[in-house]
Amino acid sequence: MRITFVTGNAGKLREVRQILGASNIEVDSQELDIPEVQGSTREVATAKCRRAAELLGGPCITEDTALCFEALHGLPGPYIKYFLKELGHDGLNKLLVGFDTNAAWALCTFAYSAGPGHEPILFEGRTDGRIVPARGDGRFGWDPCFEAENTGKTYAEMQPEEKNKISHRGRALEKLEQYLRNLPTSS
Ligand SMILES: O=P(O)(O)OP(=O)(O)OP(=O)(O)OC[C@H]1O[C@@H](n2cnc3c(O)ncnc32)[C@H](O)[C@@H]1O
Ligand SMILES: [Mg+2]
Repeated sequence: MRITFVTGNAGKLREVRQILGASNIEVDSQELDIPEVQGSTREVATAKCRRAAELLGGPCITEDTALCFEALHGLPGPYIKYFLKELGHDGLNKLLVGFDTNAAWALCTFAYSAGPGHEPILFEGRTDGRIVPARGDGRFGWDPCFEAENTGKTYAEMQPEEKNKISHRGRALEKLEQYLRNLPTSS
C-alpha cells in the first residue's frame, strides 16, 4: 500500500516512514506549503488536509502537532512552531517560570482525505510529560525539552524506536494504520 504524506517537515517524514514502513505502507512525500488556519488542533488539522487534497487532486494524509502546557491551559498548542522559532528551548522553559507546574502533553493529529471534496478523517495520539531544560540530540523541534512521563528521558535522549513506541505520533499512527488497512480499495 502507498500513501502520500503532505508535509514540509523532514523530522515528521522520517518518523512516519519508520513507523508505517514497518507495516509495509510506503510513504510518498509532497512538500507543499499550506497556510494554516487559526483554531483548535482539530480545526487546523482538518483545514490543512482538505487543502492538501485539493492541491494534490487525490488522496493524502497530513499531520498537525501541538505541544500543550498545562499551566497555560493548553497553549501554545498548534502554535508551538512559532513559539519554538522565536523563543527556542530556553524560552519555552522560561514561559513557565512562576507557575507551579511544568506538566505538558504532545498531541498529534493525522488527517486522511480520500480526495478533493472528501471530508478529512482525524486520528489523534497523545503523550503526557513535562517541559525541562534541553537534554539530548537537538535535531528535531522541541524533542530536547519534552520529557515523556515515566521514562525520565526527553524525546531527544531516546533511540528512534523508543520514541516511536510511546510518542504522540506513534500512537496516532496506530489508529491511522488500522483505518488504512480496512479501506475497501487501496492503491
Ligand atoms: O508542513 P507541516 O506538516 O505542517 O510541518 P510543520 O513543521 O509546519 O509542523 P506543524 O505545523 O505541525 O508544527 C509543529 C511544530 O512542532 C515541531 N514538532 C512536530 N513533531 C515533533 C516531534 O515529534 N518532536 C519535536 N518537535 C516536533 C515541528 O518541528 C514544528 O515546529
Ligand atoms: Mg505546519
